[in-house]
Amino acid sequence: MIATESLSKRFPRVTALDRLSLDIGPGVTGLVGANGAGKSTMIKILLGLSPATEGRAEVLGLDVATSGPAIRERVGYMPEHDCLPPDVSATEFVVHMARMAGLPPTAARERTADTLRHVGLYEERYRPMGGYSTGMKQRVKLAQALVHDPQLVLLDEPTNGLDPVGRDDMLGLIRRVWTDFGISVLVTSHLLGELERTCDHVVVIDGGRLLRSSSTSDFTRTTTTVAVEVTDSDTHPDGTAALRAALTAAGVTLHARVEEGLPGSGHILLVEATGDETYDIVRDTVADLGLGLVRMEQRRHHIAEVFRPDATAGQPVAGPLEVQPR
Ligand SMILES: Nc1ncnc2c1ncn2[C@@H]1O[C@H](COP(=O)(O)OP(=O)(O)OP(=O)(O)O)[C@@H](O)[C@H]1O
Repeated sequence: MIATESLSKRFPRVTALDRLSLDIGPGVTGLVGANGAGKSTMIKILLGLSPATEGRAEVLGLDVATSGPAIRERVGYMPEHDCLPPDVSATEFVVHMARMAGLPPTAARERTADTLRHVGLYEERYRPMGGYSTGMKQRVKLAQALVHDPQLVLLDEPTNGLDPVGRDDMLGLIRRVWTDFGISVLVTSHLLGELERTCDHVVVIDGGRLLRSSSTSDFTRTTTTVAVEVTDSDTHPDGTAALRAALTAAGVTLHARVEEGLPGSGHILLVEATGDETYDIVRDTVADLGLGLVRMEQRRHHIAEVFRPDATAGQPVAGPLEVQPR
C-alpha cells in the first residue's frame, strides 16, 4: 500500500522526516509519534502535496513525486484541523467533495447518504455544520474521506478533541472501514494505547526517525506472567496474602507488584509461569487453602509497556511510556 525509502523532509530550521524507510501492507496501520514527530508531513508527502527533500515514496504503486493527482483519486484524506465551512450542511459538503472527486451527481448523492449513515450522522446531516459537536465534525471529515470509495484513507489524528466515549466510537468506525469495506487505513495518533485495539500494524516515529514498525501482535505478544485472583475465606481473611505465602513456599516466583482487582474481589498476584506445571501448582495451592479461584490468565504486553525504559529483556528501549504532546 505504502512504501518509502530513505524519505527525508527538511525545513530550514527543522528536519521533519529523517531517512524513513517503511513498507506498509493492507489493513489498519497506526502511525504514532508525539506532536511534531513528522506525522502530518509524512501524510502530505504521501498525497503528493509536498515534495520530499530526499528519498522516494510510493502509494498504491504510484510515485508520489510524479503521480499526485492519480494518488488523490484513489486515496481519501481526513485532515487534522477543523476545515468545515460552518454555513453548509454535512450533506451539501460531502456531496460537493464527492463531485470534486469526480462522481456524477446522482452517484454523489447516493454515496453521501450511505457514507453519512455509516459514520452515524442521521437527521443532523441537514443542519449547518457550524452547530456540530467536535465528534460530529470528525465524523463528517471521515465521511468526506470515504465518499469516493478510495482504496486507502489517510486519517490525521481523527480522535483529537474527543472525549473517551467519542474516541472509542471513532476507533470502532475506523476499524470497520477496513473490516466492512476493505479500505486500508493509515491513522496517526500521539496516543500509543488507542492504536492497540484498532490497528494491525503500528509504526512509531520520533523526531522524524523510525523507532519501530511491527505488527500489533508482536507488540502485544503474550508474556510469561500469569495473573491470579482469589477470594478471601473465613480461614484466610486475606486470601491473596495466604496464596502468596503458600506459592513462595512451593518455589513459585512471584512479581513484587500486585494489581488492584475489582472491589471485594481481593488483589491480583502476578506469577511467573515456567511451564504448564506452574498452572497446576497454583490451582492445587488455591484448592488446598480452600480459596475460590476468580481468574488465572496469561497477561499480554500493552504497546506502551514496550516503550518503558525498563521494558522486558530483549525489547528495545525506544522512548517514553506514552507519547505525549511536546
Ligand atoms: N511548513 C513548515 N515549515 C517549517 N517547519 C514545518 C512545516 N511543517 C512542519 N514543520 C515542522 O516539522 C516538524 C514535524 O511537523 P508535523 O506537523 O509533521 O508533526 P506531527 O507529528 O504531525 O505533529 P502534529 O500532530 O503536532 O501536527 C515540526 O517540528 C514542525 O514544526
